[in-house]
Amino acid sequence: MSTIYLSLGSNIGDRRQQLTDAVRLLGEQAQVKKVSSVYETAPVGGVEQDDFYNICVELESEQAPEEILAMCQAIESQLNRVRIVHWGPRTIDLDILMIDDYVIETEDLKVPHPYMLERSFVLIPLAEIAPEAIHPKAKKMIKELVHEDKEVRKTEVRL
Ligand SMILES: Nc1ncnc2c1ncn2[C@@H]1O[C@H](COP(=O)(O)OP(=O)(O)OP(=O)(O)O)[C@@H](O)[C@H]1O
Ligand SMILES: Nc1nc2c(c(=O)[nH]1)N=C(CO)CN2
Repeated sequence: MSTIYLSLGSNIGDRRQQLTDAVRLLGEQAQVKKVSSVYETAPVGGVEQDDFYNICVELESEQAPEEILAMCQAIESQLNRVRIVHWGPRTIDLDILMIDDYVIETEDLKVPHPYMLERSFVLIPLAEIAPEAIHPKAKKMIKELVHEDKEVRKTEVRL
């Protein structure tokens, strides 16, 4: 059984409903152990687009890493994600942040997620649900990065 951390984001359509649907679909294939608060976040990556809703989720699953990726991509397809431009707007995005303390570097899958330590829209929700889960090497970096960030605003939205 592995412990998996995901970052989910949505900035097209009914952002709350799409995150709700994604968490429900995850629960049909894995054990959803924790879900962070919903954060409204300014887009990063240089593409002009609407603010996101972001959450982080903790799962437990027997699935292999490749199967977890396939599960995430299937949920994106089910929720009608279309890729128009890299780092552009999306109905839903599921990124794998960590799977236990695995380090995976393949064409299709990089874990820990290569940008997770640069993204406060990831770190702040992740620190909410799993401060102790941060990869040992990153713990010090997290302390420096996780700060009150006006670009990441906690909401009262309930999924
Ligand atoms: N940890 C990971 N989680 C999800 N996808 C990954 C991961 N590592 C590599 N990938 C690959 O990234 C490809 C592109 O994913 P996607 O278009 O969702 O990127 P993005 O989420 O928009 O950008 P970013 O990966 O920078 O967050 C996927 O087809 C997948 O094979
Ligand atoms: N605020 C925010 N910005 C982003 C996000 C995201 O989820 N939230 N996802 C991206 C590509 O994965 C690029 N930029």
